[in-house]
Amino acid sequence: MPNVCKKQREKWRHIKDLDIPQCSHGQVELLLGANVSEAVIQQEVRLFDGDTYTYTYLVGDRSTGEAALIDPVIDQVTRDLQVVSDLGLTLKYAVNTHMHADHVTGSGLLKQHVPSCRSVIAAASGARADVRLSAGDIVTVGGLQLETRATPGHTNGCVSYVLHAAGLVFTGDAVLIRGCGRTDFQEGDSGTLYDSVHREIFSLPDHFTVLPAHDYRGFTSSSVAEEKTLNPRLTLSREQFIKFMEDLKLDYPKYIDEALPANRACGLQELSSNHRALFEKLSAARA
Ligand SMILES: N[C@@H](CCC(=O)N[C@@H](CSS)C(=O)NCC(=O)O)C(=O)O
Repeated sequence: MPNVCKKQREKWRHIKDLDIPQCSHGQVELLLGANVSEAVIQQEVRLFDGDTYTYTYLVGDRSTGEAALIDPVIDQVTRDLQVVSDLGLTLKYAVNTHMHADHVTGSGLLKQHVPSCRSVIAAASGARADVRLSAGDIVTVGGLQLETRATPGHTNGCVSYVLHAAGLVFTGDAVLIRGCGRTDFQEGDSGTLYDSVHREIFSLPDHFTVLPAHDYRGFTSSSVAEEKTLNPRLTLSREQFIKFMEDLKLDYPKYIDEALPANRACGLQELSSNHRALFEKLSAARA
């Protein structure tokens, strides 16, 4: 059963009659639909990988028990599976917003543990996966529907997933809170990023919550209205934005050499010896 703090309960009229215990802070951003649009519970605790500053989101439909993890990280699979199991959910999809360069997707290890789980990524990423999406495709998780929107620019194959029923958009690395994904490798293109974000994300209703794949400064969530008006990069003119991104000069991600080859086979790759050992350990603990 998810926990929701008192302050949240007071804000969310749609959950006022549900019997949900009090919580403190934790590590899971939990999005649970009681049944489709009528009650989606968003909890202000979330899955976070402190090594790569990655947010992973669990989206589940309590009525059917189906769940998806968005942008799972391989080193956090033990934790993620525990949360899924604690909540009585079954993992249907390991969904990726793009071919990450900074960490290995958890899709492969999740599939080892849950053979029916399918890895998902955009076809435009060029990666192999069980499901390769195009813009407009819907990922169905029980009664919940994630609309795929193409938001290229950080990479060619970046997509955002919109959960209209809950007013949520999972932006991957396209929009970060008060920031955006870098555009200096993996087919990055600043003009493309600027255009796709303005077209596909900033056209969403202002109140939609923006849920990015990373945060490096301690931010937890934002809204379309906030990012449209306060994002210091994306509120620049297109020309200023391109110049700003050119001048960023960030270090390369530390795991890029391992991450890119593994993520090119999104969930279908051979596990590295480290991750194979992790699988054996987890399997033994679960036996
Ligand atoms: N230091 C980190 C990598 C940080 C980084 O480059 N993050 C990317 C997203 S992961 S490819 C990014 O787009 N950052 C934008 C920004 O403005 O920071 C590591 O070594 O992994």
